Amino acid sequence: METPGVFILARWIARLVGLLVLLPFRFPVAVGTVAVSAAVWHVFGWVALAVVWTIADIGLLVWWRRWPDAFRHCVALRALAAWRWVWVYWRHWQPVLVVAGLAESYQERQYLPRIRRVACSAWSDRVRVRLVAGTAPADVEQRVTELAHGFGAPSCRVTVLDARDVVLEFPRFDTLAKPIGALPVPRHVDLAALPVGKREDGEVWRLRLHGTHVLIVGVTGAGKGSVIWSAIRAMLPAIEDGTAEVWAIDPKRMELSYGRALFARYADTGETAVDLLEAAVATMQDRAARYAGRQRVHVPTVEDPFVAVVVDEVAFVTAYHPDRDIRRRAENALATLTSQGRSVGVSVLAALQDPRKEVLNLRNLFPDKIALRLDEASQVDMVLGDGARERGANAHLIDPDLPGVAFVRLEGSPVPVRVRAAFVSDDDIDAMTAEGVA
Ligand SMILES: Nc1ncnc2c1ncn2[C@@H]1O[C@H](COP(=O)(O)OP(=O)(O)OP(=O)(O)O)[C@@H](O)[C@H]1O
Repeated sequence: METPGVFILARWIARLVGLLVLLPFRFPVAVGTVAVSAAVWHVFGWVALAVVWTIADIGLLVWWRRWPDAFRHCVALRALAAWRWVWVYWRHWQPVLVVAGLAESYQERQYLPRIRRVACSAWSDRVRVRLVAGTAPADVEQRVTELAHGFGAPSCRVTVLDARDVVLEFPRFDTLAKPIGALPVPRHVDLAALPVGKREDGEVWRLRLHGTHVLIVGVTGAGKGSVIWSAIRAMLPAIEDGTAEVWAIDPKRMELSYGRALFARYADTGETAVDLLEAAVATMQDRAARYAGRQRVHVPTVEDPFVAVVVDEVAFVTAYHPDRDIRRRAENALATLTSQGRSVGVSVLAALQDPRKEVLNLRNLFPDKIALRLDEASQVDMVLGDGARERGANAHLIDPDLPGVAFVRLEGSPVPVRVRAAFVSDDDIDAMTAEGVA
């Protein structure tokens, strides 16, 4: 049965009235400005309106020059948000969501998630969305690539606020497109928050090393070396004063040999690597025996320094080495270190190219993982845990021209964050070695 035209017309009129009633609540400043301008023009004429606008513009100009941050926060970003709400999201909402498969139908009516708010930060748009009853946030998480393409953004990330409210975050441009030079060496070393790069939101990316173990995964050329070197650089003052030590395993003899003078121990063959790992286990067990019943947390001192066991290409000793005995001993030592070393100040920072289980059985013993550029989509969840790719951690799509870009999970949040490691050049390492040795 066809719906009579009069009902369709009535529905459109009702929607228009609803929109007009809601408009002042959604865009109070814009509606207020138009209303006041219309009132001034109506009562005093256009000359008065021009004077009011000129005064307002001068006021805004002074505000912008005098308090640029406040102006940006209160005026510029809000105006941008209103513009993008209407021009980007509201205009394309229906076609993009229908094509992405997020529109639901019931009794021949189409139901779409509703935009509740759009807010802009300096680098991204945050679109708060109310989902259609009966759908789940996971449905949106599975369509992040389509949504990003649909709204012309480089990526899309989903934050779930509650069962029916989600925030879609669309970056407007890539804040990590330019390489980041080596960060300044911190004066006071916080081993639980070493500055190693930049986050997509402009904040410093800090890496916890004390009290955890970190696995860096990425294809060759993805920039694993820059994460390792940035972490070592951030520890430099502690290495100098003897409260931290780096024990390095460098099977490729390329990455770490350059800064050899900074390391308390160094190994570059299968045999010496296993000796080093077993020595770390012995240190760990000695501390555990001494601390038993007396102290539960390790505090780095010159007597008991924090030991960072840095392994470049850990699969060399656990999977690729031709000697079975070396592989077995290395795996045992790594398993012991990663399962017991945290509380006694022995941490492992390991790099790995291939995250498949057969290559490294110990993957899950590393509480913190960093996903640089990966080969396959299926590897993302292997590294960052289930659901990471659905939440937008497309590490397999990282541009090969952006080495050092990675996805990580920060403490206390399941949402993966895009980061870029600072690049520590050979000259920087030379300077560090000179300082460290001095
Ligand atoms: N954070 C970074 N920022 C900018 N450029 C970088 C960064 N990291 C690495 N690069 C560039 O990419 C190149 C390859 O990086 P690197 O050797 O660290 O990769 P890798 O993942 O360690 O590779 P492999 O597994 O082959 O050792 C470097 O020579 C450097 O030019």
